[in-house]
Amino acid sequence: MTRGLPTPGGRVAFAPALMPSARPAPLVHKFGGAALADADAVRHAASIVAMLRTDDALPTAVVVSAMHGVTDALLDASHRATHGDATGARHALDALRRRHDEAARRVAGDGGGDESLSAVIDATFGELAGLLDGLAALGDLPPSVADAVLARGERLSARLAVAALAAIGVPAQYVDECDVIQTDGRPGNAFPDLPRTAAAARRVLAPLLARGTVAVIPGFVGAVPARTAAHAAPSDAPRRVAPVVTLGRGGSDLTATTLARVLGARDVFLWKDVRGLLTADPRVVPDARVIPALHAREASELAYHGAKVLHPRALVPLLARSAQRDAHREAGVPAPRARVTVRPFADPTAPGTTIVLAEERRAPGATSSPPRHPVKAVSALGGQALVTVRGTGMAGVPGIAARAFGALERAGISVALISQASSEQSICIGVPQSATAAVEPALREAFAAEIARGEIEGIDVEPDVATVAVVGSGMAGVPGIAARFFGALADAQVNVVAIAQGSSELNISAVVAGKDAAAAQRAAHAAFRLDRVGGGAARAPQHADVVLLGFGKVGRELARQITQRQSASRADGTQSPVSLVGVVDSRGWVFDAAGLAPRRLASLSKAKAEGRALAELPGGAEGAPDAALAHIAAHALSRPILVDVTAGDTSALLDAAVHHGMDLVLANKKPLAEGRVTVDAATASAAGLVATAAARGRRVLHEATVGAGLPVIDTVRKLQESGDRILHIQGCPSGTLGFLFAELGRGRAFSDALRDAMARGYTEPDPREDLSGQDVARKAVILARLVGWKGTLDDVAVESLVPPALAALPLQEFLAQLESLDAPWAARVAAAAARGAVLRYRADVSPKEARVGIVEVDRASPFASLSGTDNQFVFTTRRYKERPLVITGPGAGPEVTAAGVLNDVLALAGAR
Ligand SMILES: NC(=O)C1=CN([C@@H]2O[C@H](COP(=O)(O)OP(=O)(O)OC[C@H]3O[C@@H](n4cnc5c(N)ncnc54)[C@H](O)[C@@H]3O)[C@@H](O)[C@H]2O)C=CC1
Ligand SMILES: N[C@@H](CC=O)C(=O)O
Repeated sequence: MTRGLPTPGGRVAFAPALMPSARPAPLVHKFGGAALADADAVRHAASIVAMLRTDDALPTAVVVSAMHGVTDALLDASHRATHGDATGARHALDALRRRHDEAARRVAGDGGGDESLSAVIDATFGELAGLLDGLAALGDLPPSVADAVLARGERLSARLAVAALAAIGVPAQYVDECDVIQTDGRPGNAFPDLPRTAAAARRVLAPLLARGTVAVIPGFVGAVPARTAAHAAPSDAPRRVAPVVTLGRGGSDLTATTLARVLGARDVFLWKDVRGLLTADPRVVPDARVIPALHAREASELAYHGAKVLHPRALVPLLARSAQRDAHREAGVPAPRARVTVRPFADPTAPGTTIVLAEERRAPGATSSPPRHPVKAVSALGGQALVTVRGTGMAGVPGIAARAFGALERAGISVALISQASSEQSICIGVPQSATAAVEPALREAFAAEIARGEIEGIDVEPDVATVAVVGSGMAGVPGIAARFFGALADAQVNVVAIAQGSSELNISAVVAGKDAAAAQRAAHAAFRLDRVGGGAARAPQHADVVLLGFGKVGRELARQITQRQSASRADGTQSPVSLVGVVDSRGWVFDAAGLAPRRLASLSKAKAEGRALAELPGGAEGAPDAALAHIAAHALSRPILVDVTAGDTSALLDAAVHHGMDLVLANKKPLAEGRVTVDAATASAAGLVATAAARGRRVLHEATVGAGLPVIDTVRKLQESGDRILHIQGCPSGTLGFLFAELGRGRAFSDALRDAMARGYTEPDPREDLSGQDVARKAVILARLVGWKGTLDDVAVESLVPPALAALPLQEFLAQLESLDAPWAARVAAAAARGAVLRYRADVSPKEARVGIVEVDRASPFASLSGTDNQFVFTTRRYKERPLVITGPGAGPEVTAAGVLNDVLALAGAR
């Protein structure tokens, strides 16, 4: 039902477009889920609509997806209900409800809550609860019911968009998608019926747009034709199943292009979390560039080949062939004339990618020079299996291929690629990896007779392959493209398992092992010089977006220093190279893609220092750090950097961050010194994380892990880059132990000195990490590996200051017993003093060894003069042999540590 829409009394003169000719042609905007991640994003979307409406006269329709993650969450809740997990389903619905309530509260802005919006949310979640109860009773999830559940996600976000537009004074009205988008009724994968949709749009949308109201329509969903509606839901399906169908995942693009077609729109803007269609997946190919313009056939090809930016069928309504065009014209569907632009939601003024709909016409016989970029993009479809039906008895037998595909169709398996040698002795078929178990029995059954007669010798399934494709309409008729592609793969040592090329010469596909897919994409991208697409200008945007994993002492100090750096830039009139967009603790996160404002950060820091969790604070979301990362990564961030200022083994999170395309900066030593040992013992753990990142074109910097803000790792690198060889590093790398021994030397009690070190933020969260020598051992491992040592943390002999009886106590109990250590340590310090020495905790590393422990050093030694948290590192190298190179300075405490981290962040922001 369209609520509050007047029914037009008569027919409006729409031909050829649906809008009266005196008015400008409409605009259609489509906002995807990632662009509607939270209330801030919805408000941003509304501001884009307002900005491009330019004046109140420009008719505008807005199509929205469900908020990010909502479709998956609804699907998950449905599966839970179906499988009898009523509690899980209810929790999932409750979480969604809270998310929508919170968004509704915030999009309404200063005007406070919107009662009608709350009522809609109430009613929707009531309907959803009813649908899930029905599913629980049914124990099955019919596609038509799944569609009815999923439709609610888009409807809710459309309501939010209407509220956000209203809040900034743009007249907007919700339009139920079923009142406009008429479909062929296929559950889960319906396609719009253009003539019927055009008629509905004339009736419902045109009057609304004509009077300057923005129509907001849920995407992805459409109405079931009346004749099928009666059969849409099984008779025993839950009551209240509305006869709706979905257009396939990502189908909101298709809703937008359909509306553009039937409204005779001038422009369709598809607002995405990427900067446009790119020459490759930037998470795999860091040099990927925005393609300024490409033809619709190329864009569709890319969509089919795994570039998930565009729905594969999104351009079909705008590419109607001439026969269809005539039929549509008769049915009152205007000829396609819209321009489709994929634009970055985060940067609405950026041009994005224009998809050209007009056919390229080459004059017959024209001998134009080959295009500059015959290949425009490289794409990869992973998670595939390659099935080969082979046999000498297949040659010349008609119908073999038809039967193979028929068998796959009956088994519901979609075919991604086909390749057959002209000898007809084998057919290779690419299918989704998930279909591997079903595909072989299906084919064996279909060819049982041929197999029995020996005409078909085998059906082989090769799992874990990927199809890597080069795409470009300029390849047609240009010799040497295939040679370049396959030459590049050979140079990159990538084996090609199968090849396919359509006669349109729009793409060449190579099937490669899944593990080789990234190398293959990078090689092809380089071979076709795709980094030059769009003029090849460096794509580096103005700044890097920083996310803090951990918001403890160092994290909060870093936030303060970043804010300070931003004010310095403002004062200079320059743009800050970094913004802090998110902070994450172990229970939740606070995120704003536009950057967390200094005031907000200050109040988050204060509350966090008082012991409150981020999830409890305004704008905070609850969830584990991996959920936080996934949420944050779904936004269009600029050169994102994840800073690990936790003190745990975060290896899995860092891996995920690298996969999300983030660079890393670490103050946390554990993932470097421990995290990878089991994964990559042969090459040593530090190499594991850095190498994983490097394989994806990402960088890892970790200066603060040794010496906090001191340039220790930087010095190692500079010495090595200039051709020097480090023979030995001897150092006191613990601020805590340096402070402790210096204070003990002055006669202070052990317990008192340690409590002071904790209060000043020198120690690890549990000071026994320092006292046990483990923290120094980690630093030794990190340093030693940089100079070529191949060992692991277990190979480092460590001397502990903690008696075994206190080592396993809970922290508070250990702290309560600190005084018991005063007398033994006073005695040990006095004994050393009697020998003219002082105690220090020292690390010795070289390419051959790493050891750490307590030493007595002569009062005259430079190590003896260290005070406070001073660290000292003495480098003996081939060049600095007689007089070693020495670095000394404070090596612990939030301020110097955060400064070391900030330097790394700035280096990444400027150097990528
Ligand atoms: N304090 C110092 O002088 C220096 C510290 N570091 C390193 O910096 C790191 C942070 O130290 P502090 O800030 O002093 O510790 P802290 O204990 O004050 O802060 C760590 C924060 O990380 C959070 N956290 C823990 N696991 C998490 C996870 N998986 N995801 C998200 N958040 C998580 C904790 O809730 C806590 O808020 C440590 O790894 C430490 O070794 C390095 C050099 C010097
Ligand atoms: N706890 C550490 C902090 C720096 O890594 C130290 O005391 O050195």
